[in-house]
Amino acid sequence: MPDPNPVALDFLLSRRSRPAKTLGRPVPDRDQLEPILRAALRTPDHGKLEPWRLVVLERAALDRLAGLIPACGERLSRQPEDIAKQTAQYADADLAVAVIASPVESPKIPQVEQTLSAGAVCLQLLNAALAAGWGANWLSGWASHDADFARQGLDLAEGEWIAGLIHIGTETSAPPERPRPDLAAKVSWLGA
Ligand SMILES: Cc1cc2nc3c(=O)[nH]c(=O)nc-3n(C[C@H](O)[C@H](O)[C@H](O)COP(=O)(O)O)c2cc1C
Repeated sequence: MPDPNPVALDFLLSRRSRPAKTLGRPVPDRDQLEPILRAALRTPDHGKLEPWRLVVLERAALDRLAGLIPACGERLSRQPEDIAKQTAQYADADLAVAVIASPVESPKIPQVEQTLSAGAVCLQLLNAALAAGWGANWLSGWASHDADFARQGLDLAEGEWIAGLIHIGTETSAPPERPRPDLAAKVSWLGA
């Protein structure tokens, strides 16, 4: 017999992100963040390789990263308004957790499965933060995909990359719900 958890199911059926630019203070302190981080790491991981890790970005670190964006943007020939927008993602944030994909050499587990597991950590972290009552948003941005920015800013090792930045804080205004996928259009049933 199934053993339902209607509260958890209802959460999953109604969960939604809160745009990072609407998040403010307070942000979770270390004690409040710990169960959220613990939940994030409790993620499916084929082969128990743990091909990911988390870096908590506090205010001063976010400022330091914001300071790296202009040079990164110029190197990548980004437009000034694009650079300003990307800088603000870091400069205006109070707390974000970087999910770092740390691929492991494995004869058995393909890299794509390790990548999927890193994405699962991002969603688990996002959902845990939302379930704990915080506003949260999964962001990337062009800087996060730049290997030099990631190495310089977060001291990533060779082969590591930023899978996502989960911004966490207090919701200051409720965003409108966005349209959700049509079940009938997205699901097919194979009976045989
Ligand atoms: C891998 C990934 C990267 C994303 N990066 C950005 C981003 O850089 N900027 C942005 O506005 N939204 C970005 N989004 C979308 C936001 O997370 C968006 O708020 C989210 O899709 C809303 O979904 P939800 O309400 O179901 O949580 C990204 C989503 C994913 C999955």
